[in-house]
Amino acid sequence: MAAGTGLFAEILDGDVYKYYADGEWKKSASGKSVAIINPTTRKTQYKVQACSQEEVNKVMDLAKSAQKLWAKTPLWKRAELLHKAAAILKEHKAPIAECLVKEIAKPAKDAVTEVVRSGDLVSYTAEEGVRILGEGKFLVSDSFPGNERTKYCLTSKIPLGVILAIPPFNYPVNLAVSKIAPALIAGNSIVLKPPTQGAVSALHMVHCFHLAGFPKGLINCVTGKGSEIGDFLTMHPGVNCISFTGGDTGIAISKKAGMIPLQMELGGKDACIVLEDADLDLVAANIIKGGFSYSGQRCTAVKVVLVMESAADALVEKVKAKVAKLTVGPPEDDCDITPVVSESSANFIEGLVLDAKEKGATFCQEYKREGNLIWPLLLDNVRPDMRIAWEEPFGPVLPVIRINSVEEGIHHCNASNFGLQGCVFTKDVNKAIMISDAMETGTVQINSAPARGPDHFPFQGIKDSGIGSQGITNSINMMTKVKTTVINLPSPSYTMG
Ligand SMILES: NC(=O)C1=CN([C@@H]2O[C@H](COP(=O)(O)OP(=O)(O)OC[C@H]3O[C@@H](n4cnc5c(N)ncnc54)[C@H](OP(=O)(O)O)[C@@H]3O)[C@@H](O)[C@H]2O)C=CC1
Ligand SMILES: O=C(O)[C@H](O)COP(=O)(O)O
Repeated sequence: MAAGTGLFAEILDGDVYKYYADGEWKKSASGKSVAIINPTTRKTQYKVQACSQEEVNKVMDLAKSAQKLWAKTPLWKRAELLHKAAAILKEHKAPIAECLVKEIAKPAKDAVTEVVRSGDLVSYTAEEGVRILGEGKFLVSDSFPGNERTKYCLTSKIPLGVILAIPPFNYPVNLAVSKIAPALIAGNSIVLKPPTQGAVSALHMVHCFHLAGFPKGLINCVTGKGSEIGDFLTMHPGVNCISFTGGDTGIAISKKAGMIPLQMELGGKDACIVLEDADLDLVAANIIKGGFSYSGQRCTAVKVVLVMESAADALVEKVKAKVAKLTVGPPEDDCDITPVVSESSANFIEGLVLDAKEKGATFCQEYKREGNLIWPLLLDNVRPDMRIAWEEPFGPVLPVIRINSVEEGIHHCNASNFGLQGCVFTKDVNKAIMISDAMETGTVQINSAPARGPDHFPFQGIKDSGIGSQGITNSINMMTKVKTTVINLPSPSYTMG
């Protein structure tokens, strides 16, 4: 079954995909649509509705009333529907993966993996939610000095209300369900604003939730350019929480949003610190996986290598040899390196490369670009005065900085405005733990490349990399607030007294 056909035919109207509200697929009254450019062909691949502000207002009202009913739905029923959606998602992985290939040039194999991983995330969330939301806390007053046991305190986790979920282009399905599933199991409703490039993948995913039979109005998906409809959404009074993943757009949103909980997973400049005793074959393999998977378009990609001078020549040679074996071409052929998501992204990456060239970096390969396709490039002898030492290319270009001490590596890592993940390679685990303690990042991987997965691990950025902690359990908890009920007794009650 291809995208927009069979079960998915109802989400398409002519050549424009509909938006989803009140349990139905709708055409926007705006009469406008947004073109989605295929990064490989650089031609329009799909079109989605440009929803109007009136339609957003309507969706917010629908989401609010649906949430009130959903909060009264037993946990086991919420979980049952999530398991159904997960199964449908995995059953239809092929058409959804096809959209990922066409919209964001994700290699075909990785596209299928993203959909299956998303189904697994939804199911795991259902199970985890039933457990952690099925228990609260019971406190007694006499544990605090001066009190008798005359007060029983019952605390529980209750939903926030309407969650506005805004995922980025690079995981438009996985980073959407990583917000949707925790929100739903916790009793919230969802308004999803998918990335423009990735929107059709997201709409197909939403249809799987629709087919699972969730109540009308509980899940809604409005499409349109973030630059046009984004502010109206994030500042909407009907929103009770924003869960955002993306670039520094998130910082701007955090300045505009009202008094509501924010979950922000933003950019990263994940540093890879390599000590002289590291297993260089292991390091080289992880630099390739970490630095060049999905053409470096991952927030957790290795974005700067900080290698001890004594090991640098040998490491660079090993990485060069592996770069030479990377396949470059269209996502349909499962190439390792595929076109980056847009011309503007490719131009940004090129700007960093030219800056590095002008300032004297060593080019381990010739710089080569054809349209949005940029060949993998390792830059050696990068110095801190070069932009690429600090900025996030979000592309297949990786800088190597040679260091003469561990402290120098840690300093560079901590001098970044980002603080998402980092990694350190050494055989000395005690030293690795000390370095991890010193690195100002949300996560440090020891002897492996940075990664968000597996999806139940806590995942958080600090500084300009984000607010709050995600990963299934933490995401569920972040989508709740505490409710306390205190029972006041006429006289102290010491059971078993
Ligand atoms: N920390 C993490 O887990 C991740 C971080 N990232 C970071 O995101 C960047 C690349 O992803 P990208 O999608 O381009 O990031 P963007 O920040 O450009 O977009 C992220 C989302 O925000 C939407 N958006 C854009 N403008 C607004 C606005 N004013 N109000 C509300 N929403 C808006 C976008 O919609 P539209 O597409 O219509 O513009 C998209 O859905 C990189 O910096 C990368 O590091 C990416 C993935 C994960
Ligand atoms: O934001 C991203 O790019 C993803 O969170 C990366 O996820 P991964 O490390 O599991 O690929």
